[in-house]
Amino acid sequence: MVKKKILIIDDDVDICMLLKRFFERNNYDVEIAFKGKEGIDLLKDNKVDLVLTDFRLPDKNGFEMLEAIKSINEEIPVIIITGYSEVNQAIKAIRLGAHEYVTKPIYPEEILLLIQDALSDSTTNVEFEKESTFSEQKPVEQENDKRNPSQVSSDTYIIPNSESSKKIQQLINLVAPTNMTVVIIGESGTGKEVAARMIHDASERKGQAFIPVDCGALPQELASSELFGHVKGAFTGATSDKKGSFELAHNGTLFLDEIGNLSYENQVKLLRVLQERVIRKVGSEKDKSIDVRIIVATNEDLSVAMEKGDFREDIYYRINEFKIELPPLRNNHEALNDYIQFFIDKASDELGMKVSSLNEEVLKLFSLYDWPGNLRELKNVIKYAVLMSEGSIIEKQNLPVDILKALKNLQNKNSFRGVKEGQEESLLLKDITANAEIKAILNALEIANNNKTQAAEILGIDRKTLYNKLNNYDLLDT
Ligand SMILES: Nc1ncnc2c1ncn2[C@@H]1O[C@H](COP(=O)(O)OP(=O)(O)OP(=O)(O)O)[C@@H](O)[C@H]1O
Repeated sequence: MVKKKILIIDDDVDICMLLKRFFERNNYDVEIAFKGKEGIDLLKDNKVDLVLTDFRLPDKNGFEMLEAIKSINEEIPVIIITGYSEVNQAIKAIRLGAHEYVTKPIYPEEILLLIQDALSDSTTNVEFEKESTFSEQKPVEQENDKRNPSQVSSDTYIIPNSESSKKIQQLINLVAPTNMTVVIIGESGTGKEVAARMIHDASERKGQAFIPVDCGALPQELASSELFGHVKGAFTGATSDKKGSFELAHNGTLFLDEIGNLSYENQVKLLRVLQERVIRKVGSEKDKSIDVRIIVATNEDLSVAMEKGDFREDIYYRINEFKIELPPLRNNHEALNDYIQFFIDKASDELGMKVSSLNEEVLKLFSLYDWPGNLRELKNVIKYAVLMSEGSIIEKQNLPVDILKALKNLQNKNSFRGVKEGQEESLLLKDITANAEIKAILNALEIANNNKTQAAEILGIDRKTLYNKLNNYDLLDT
């Protein structure tokens, strides 16, 4: 199959090389140019399928580039890379025909998704999950994609060799053969959906449909139809009968994620399914019997939602048949190594690389970090690091910048704590001296209410020296 060709135009050599390597690993051919004119010349002489250009080039700006590119080939999709301060101009560029824009710092996977979208290309095999903090609500079409009866093989998850993981597995095995409704509680990314699939796979319903529904992403006006289906003519646009998620899950398992987001109206309908095991499609007069195992997930305390009146009491008690609580990764350190190894092997396999482990330094950083995005974050960070690694071992410089930043802040905090609590471990004179200095600086800053001039006075040094020391000890952010 002929590979699609991407032309990258950016005067930043690192960005060009990083993206080139990344796109080539994802089955694209790549040309690079460091100047606008060079890019235009390449475009004239080569068949290019997509242009990725920096907005601010040494010799041309984004508008001039767009005009020149479009005059050579009107159809070619152009993605603009821009800094935050230039977003307004990037939006204007879209009005002038650019396909999309991305803001720096760049995330290769984000650009890859845009490129795939622009080229409607499904040949690439790298799929990064977006962190929930960045993800937008999924449109219904995507939900529909998920509604295929799905199976997961055991190579998509592991059961780590930790006490809490083993306990959870016991609960899963215990409840799986029953028809009980299960409530899975855990922060985002802790593996609630995976746990629900494990229950399904260990039940007699294995082989039947497993239908996940993200209640938080269901648009209010379409939620009933998505969940319960509709009959032709039920509302404008209902041109044919449609099965809802409950019906699709018949004989199988329905996984209602973020159930706390279900509207009051749909909570009432859900109650009917739970009590009578029947559904009624939107616009229909008839009930239909349904046999589904329901598993729900939430990352909020439903009893609080119930007390506030946001969640119906009768449903709360009805679904609260069996509860499984998944710990956040930061509280499940015992399992960290197993997850790390699993994700490295998986990413290495998917990306066709030979990365086998990470070095001691990275392992230590990983155990310090608190993983707010839990397993999803760990998986994505490892996938990124595997992709960026040069050899078989992941090193610190292979980690995403934002993680390194967060780790740096964390280390600073820890080093304060260590110093404050007098836990200097090193016996090296230079470390002891440095710690003493840090301690004195921190004390002075505390007394001076973080006023640097006053702190410098207390310490008997000038302000510039204080700044130098803060900089040397990575304390400037604090
Ligand atoms: N036991 C496991 N082994 C391997 N990977 C796992 C495991 N559990 C979860 N994961 C991975 O972690 C990521 C998050 O899992 P999942 O979607 O199940 O979390 P969630 O709690 O349902 O997330 P959200 O709250 O955002 O819906 C997924 O990529 C999943 O494949």
